[in-house]
Amino acid sequence: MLQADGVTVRRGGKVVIDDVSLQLPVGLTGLLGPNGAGKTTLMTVLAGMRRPARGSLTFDGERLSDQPDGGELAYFSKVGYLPQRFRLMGLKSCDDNVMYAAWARGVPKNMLAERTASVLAIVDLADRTDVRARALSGGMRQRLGIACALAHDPSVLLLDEPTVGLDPAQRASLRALLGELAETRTVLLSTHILEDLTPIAQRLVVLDHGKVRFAGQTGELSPHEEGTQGLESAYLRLVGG
Ligand SMILES: Nc1ncnc2c1ncn2[C@@H]1O[C@H](COP(=O)(O)OP(=O)(O)OP(=O)(O)O)[C@@H](O)[C@H]1O
Repeated sequence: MLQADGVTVRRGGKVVIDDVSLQLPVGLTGLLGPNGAGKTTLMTVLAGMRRPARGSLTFDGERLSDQPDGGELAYFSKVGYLPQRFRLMGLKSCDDNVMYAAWARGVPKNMLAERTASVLAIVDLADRTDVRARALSGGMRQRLGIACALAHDPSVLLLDEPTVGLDPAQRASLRALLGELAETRTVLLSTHILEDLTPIAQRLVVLDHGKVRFAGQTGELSPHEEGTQGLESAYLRLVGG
């Protein structure tokens, strides 16, 4: 379980995350909010990459800020983060990209090859190990990005708009993969595409102007209307759309 308590972040002199408290248990949570709501900023805090001005993160009962070094280094071995715009080593193979990501997150040398093979199998790229990253299609590139974020077998996986630019079949296959990954992990998926969430997200967080407007079970947001349309009207009512 990942927990944020009273997290506040300022950017450019402005409060962009305002006293956010959240609990993210194992399972898939969707993160929704209008442009500029603070989703990416919140993700970078949850990824241990940005220290909040106020508030704290607690992972499995341990508060990061209680650790002498701020706790981020130990936490990096538990969290995987795929930013909205991520860079791969285009001239390197899929294998090399994942192996490097695993090494950077502390996987021991003698386990790198095994871990890389198993992660490429999870994202269905086992037959592309020697292909250069720049030769992949958009959907495969997203899957390789997820493989890199998963390389060290993290308990928390944070994905910032991973379905942007994918065709419907690729989005469906990515949804299925994320649903499976969330069976044993905390997965937080930021998206503007509600239909990416309705089939797989057990929980939703709606952020607006840096504040949490809703956090709870998906069905609680639109108890009287089912499916993506019900969710969309409930979401728009909440954020004033
Ligand atoms: N480098 C920066 N300096 C100052 N303010 C910034 C910076 N980057 C983002 N912001 C501001 O922080 C707020 C939150 O931005 P953030 O990118 O986290 O929102 P978001 O919900 O991820 O948006 P989107 O859906 O458009 O990706 C916005 O008001 C934005 O203008």
